[in-house]
Amino acid sequence: MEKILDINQLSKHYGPLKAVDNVSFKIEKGHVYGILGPNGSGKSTTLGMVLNVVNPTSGSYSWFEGLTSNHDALKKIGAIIERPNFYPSMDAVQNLKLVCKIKNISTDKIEEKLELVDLLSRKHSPFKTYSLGMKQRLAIASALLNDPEILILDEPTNGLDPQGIRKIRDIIQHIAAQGTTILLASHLLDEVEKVCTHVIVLRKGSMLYCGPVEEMNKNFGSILIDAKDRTTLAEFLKTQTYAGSTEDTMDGFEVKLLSDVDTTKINQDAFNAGIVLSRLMFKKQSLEDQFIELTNN
Ligand SMILES: Nc1ncnc2c1ncn2[C@@H]1O[C@H](COP(=O)(O)OP(=O)(O)OP(=O)(O)O)[C@@H](O)[C@H]1O
Repeated sequence: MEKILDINQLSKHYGPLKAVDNVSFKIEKGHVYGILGPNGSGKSTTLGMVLNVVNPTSGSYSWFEGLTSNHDALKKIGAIIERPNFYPSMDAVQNLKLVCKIKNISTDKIEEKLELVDLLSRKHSPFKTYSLGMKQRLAIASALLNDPEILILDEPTNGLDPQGIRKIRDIIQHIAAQGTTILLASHLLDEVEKVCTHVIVLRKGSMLYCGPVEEMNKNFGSILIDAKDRTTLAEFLKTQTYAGSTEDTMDGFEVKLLSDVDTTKINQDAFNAGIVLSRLMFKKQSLEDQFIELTNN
């Protein structure tokens, strides 16, 4: 698989504050990556470093398997890391023409990109008349003008209403479906879950998880199990290979599962061991629970 970005033990420290600490991950072509973390976890700083606007304290990164210098690589990247900023009295086409001039690229793709972000019908309206969502969509069109290999977005739906959020998400998915690799930073689990194929979870600058979104969700869940005689039940659970860490709660033992289980079989096995269960409930841990668990521990 073609590598787009390789980040190796990258750190950014501001005095004693470790904004990003020893983060390593790879971005491969054709996937949608989310850097997920609460506010202040180091998402923007990570993007800033790979976009050459923040100097790393240590570590390294290389774009496109090191075949191009980091400076030249920037020409193959489309990035939106600030609030969209265009000339207020100029319309979309005029603004994008100016972007093409500054970047020294052809104006051929302006109409196509405006259509992609659903702004064709408003292409002659001045930028100052645009809603926040339209401004963000124009920024996406602008970042795509040179057909970049990768599109980088920092909190793309921040401040938008639900409709605006939906529209941006649809556009991101559409761009990804056309083969463009995407890296987005977000503090919204729901956004990453809906849009991304891979996720990098950051907390206080450290990386907690990196891998496919569905594997983050790969968790066998837990069971809540109870019986009148809790001592015998505890002994029974110790002999069961599916039983992981066990928490003694008011409602019974909450047992993390280490493998898939069949609750009917648990009930039968407990009965055979002389235990009559008063409660047996299977609980699947949601991605949200796992994210909170990951970022809280
Ligand atoms: N120039 C700076 N000087 C000092 N500290 C900084 C600087 N830039 C960022 N930080 C700190 O580094 C940490 C990480 O910030 P960063 O903006 O990367 O987080 P983030 O995950 O993008 O959060 P948010 O979503 O709130 O922007 C924060 O504690 C922030 O205050």
